Amino acid sequence: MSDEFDFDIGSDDEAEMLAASVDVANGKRTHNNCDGTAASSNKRLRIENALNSTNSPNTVLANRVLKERFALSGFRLEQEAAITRVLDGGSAVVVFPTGGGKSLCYQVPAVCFRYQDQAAGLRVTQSSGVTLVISPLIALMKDQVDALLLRGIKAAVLNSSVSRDLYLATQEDLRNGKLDLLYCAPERLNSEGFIASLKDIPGGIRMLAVDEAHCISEWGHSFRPDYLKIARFAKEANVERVICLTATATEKVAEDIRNAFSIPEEGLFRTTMYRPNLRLLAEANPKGTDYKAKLVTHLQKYPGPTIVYVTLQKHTETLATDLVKRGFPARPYHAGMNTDLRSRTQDDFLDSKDMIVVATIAFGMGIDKPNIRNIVHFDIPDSIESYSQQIGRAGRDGKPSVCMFYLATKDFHLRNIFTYGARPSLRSLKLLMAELCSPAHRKLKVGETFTTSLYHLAKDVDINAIVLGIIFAQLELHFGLFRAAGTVYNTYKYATKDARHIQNDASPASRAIKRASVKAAKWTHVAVDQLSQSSGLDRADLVRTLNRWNENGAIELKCEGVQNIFRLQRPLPTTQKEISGIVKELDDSLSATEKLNIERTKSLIDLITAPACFSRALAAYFGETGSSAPVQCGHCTWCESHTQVVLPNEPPLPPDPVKVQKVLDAIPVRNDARFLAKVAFGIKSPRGTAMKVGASGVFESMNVCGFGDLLEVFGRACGEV
Ligand SMILES: Nc1ncnc2c1ncn2[C@@H]1O[C@H](COP(=O)(O)OP(=O)(O)OP(=O)(O)O)[C@@H](O)[C@H]1O
Repeated sequence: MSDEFDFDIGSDDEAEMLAASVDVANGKRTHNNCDGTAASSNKRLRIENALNSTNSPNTVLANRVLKERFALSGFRLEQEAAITRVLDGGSAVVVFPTGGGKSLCYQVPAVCFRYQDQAAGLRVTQSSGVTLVISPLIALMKDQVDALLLRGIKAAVLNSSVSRDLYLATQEDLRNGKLDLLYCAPERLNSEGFIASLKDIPGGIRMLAVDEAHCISEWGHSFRPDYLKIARFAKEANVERVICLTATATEKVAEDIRNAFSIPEEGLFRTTMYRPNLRLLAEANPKGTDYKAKLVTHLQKYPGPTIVYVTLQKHTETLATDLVKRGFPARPYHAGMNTDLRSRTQDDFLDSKDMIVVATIAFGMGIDKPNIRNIVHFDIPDSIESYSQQIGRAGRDGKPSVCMFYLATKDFHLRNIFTYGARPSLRSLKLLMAELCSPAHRKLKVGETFTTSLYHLAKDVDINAIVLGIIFAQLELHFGLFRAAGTVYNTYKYATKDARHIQNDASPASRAIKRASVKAAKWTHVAVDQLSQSSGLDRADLVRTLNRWNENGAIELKCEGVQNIFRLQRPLPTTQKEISGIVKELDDSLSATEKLNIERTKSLIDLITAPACFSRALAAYFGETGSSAPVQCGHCTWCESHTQVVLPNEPPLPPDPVKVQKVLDAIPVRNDARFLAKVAFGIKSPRGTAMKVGASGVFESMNVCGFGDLLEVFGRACGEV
């Protein structure tokens, strides 16, 4: 088995590389692909490059830091090349599979900068700057910071879960140039205060590391608009270099990442996605199949730590209960469970040799368990990227592992519900623009701010909160209307711990707070915005006073009712024509996203049902068509049986006029066909919740129909078509 393909076995230290290169030069085949073909010329080139780069002082430094600070004996092939590039001052994109060792690619340079500066004698002590790591995974950031601190590397995290004391201590460390790495979530770049605090770091931002960098691309499967703002931030903050990391990037996505940060092609470091120890299986489940019986047989045949992926949170619970009844040590996991239970489940799984976790996609990110033997897709994942990320969690120890994919038409249908459900109706977009361009907002001058609660706005205009975030980012980045400036809390409440301290504070802000405080059972409430208006005192003064009491231990402070602040970048549109133009552009782009997402799931089905090796098709999807890609893996369903898996042909039924009429009788809405179609199809929305459509008896009554057909019949009823 080739060590190039098995990213979890052994690190390619100098001696190993030397031996390999000698064998290559002698024409010996030391590293074979699974189909027996010789090591590629690409690989030889990389080995030569790696050998050349071992001479560079930055490579030597990186290896020293790896050994002395991380206690590891050597880099895996592309790690060293990527690290050397960033230490030489270049930017890089790193595409390694899950568990491939991406974190070291920014952690090692972050530690090296100080040594580089000492050797060059160019910077004074404590002015080596910081490596800023942007990651969307809050839990993971904390784990990484804890691990770095254990190694004596100065790292910290700034996110919403950090206590005020820790926040202040971190800010102080930053100002004093004591931190090597600072982790934060992308949303933090929306805070003007945070960005201002980065300006005070002695030595500036030496490197910006962007984890899960595929989120930057609209072609990626999990586009996050806040990621687009990272590139703007990198320019504005003059970061010295950027390293973007991801486990899943097609060629197009990698190109988007490179373009966003102006990284040349030679800055791309990619290792193969192919995992020869994974046996990729798929089976169709036509209507009437006893799914659970099939799963039980499969789990009996392939024991060991297992993740069973399902789409709906409620199914994690029901399926886990069923499996327990049949004697399996199964547990559910989803984002709706409380944090303690989730951590316990994850910890138990990490220690277990036989546990089965029935989970939604919430499970798995950052789980570094080497011996996961099975991944089962009980429902259909949303894209090839998600599928490949999830199967990538199996067999990190290099031992044979099985990935089973059950294919059922009804799951395909269920998957599409999420896509259709995310797209807002035209009515919602119009409501949103009317709200944003209200007379009060239109009075604002460029540079002034307005405040809104995105949480409440999502409900008022009937748009899913995530999609509303995407729309706001578009209004900011594409239309240039405003810029996110931060968040404030509307309601503060405190529990008194030292009444004398508060009594002795005679400042005007303190007196005003005491006058306006409303005491309930445990908490005393202060409506800061109202108090600022009625007293004429600066809001910031009031908040500062509360924070000071909190820091001095006089109170325990809690903040609620988060409001988002936006700073106007240009006058808001005033004419109906301008507003309609924006609504149309937004609708067009949301429609294109909807189409893309439907196609994404379809591409996965096409891959699994094609007469071709699954592993080869996966590699090709991620742009690996060269000699490093597998020809035939020899152990996927296609290679083993040469029989195509077929998605059962169970087409949607046409809308039944009697049921259509029942929906119209129960729901008096005639201004939004998309809303009626969502009710009939069984898609929840804020408007539906407010109208209690769940209790109407017609919710989900037409879930066997095509969503497009429903849009058409309800469009006619609403006079939209
Ligand atoms: N050169 C190396 N030698 C030995 N172990 C390594 C090396 N590089 C990384 N590792 C180990 O491999 C494991 C996975 O690394 P890491 O978490 O950085 O992967 P990743 O690519 O970020 O994965 P994910 O996509 O799951 O976040 C870690 O336990 C890490 O310590």
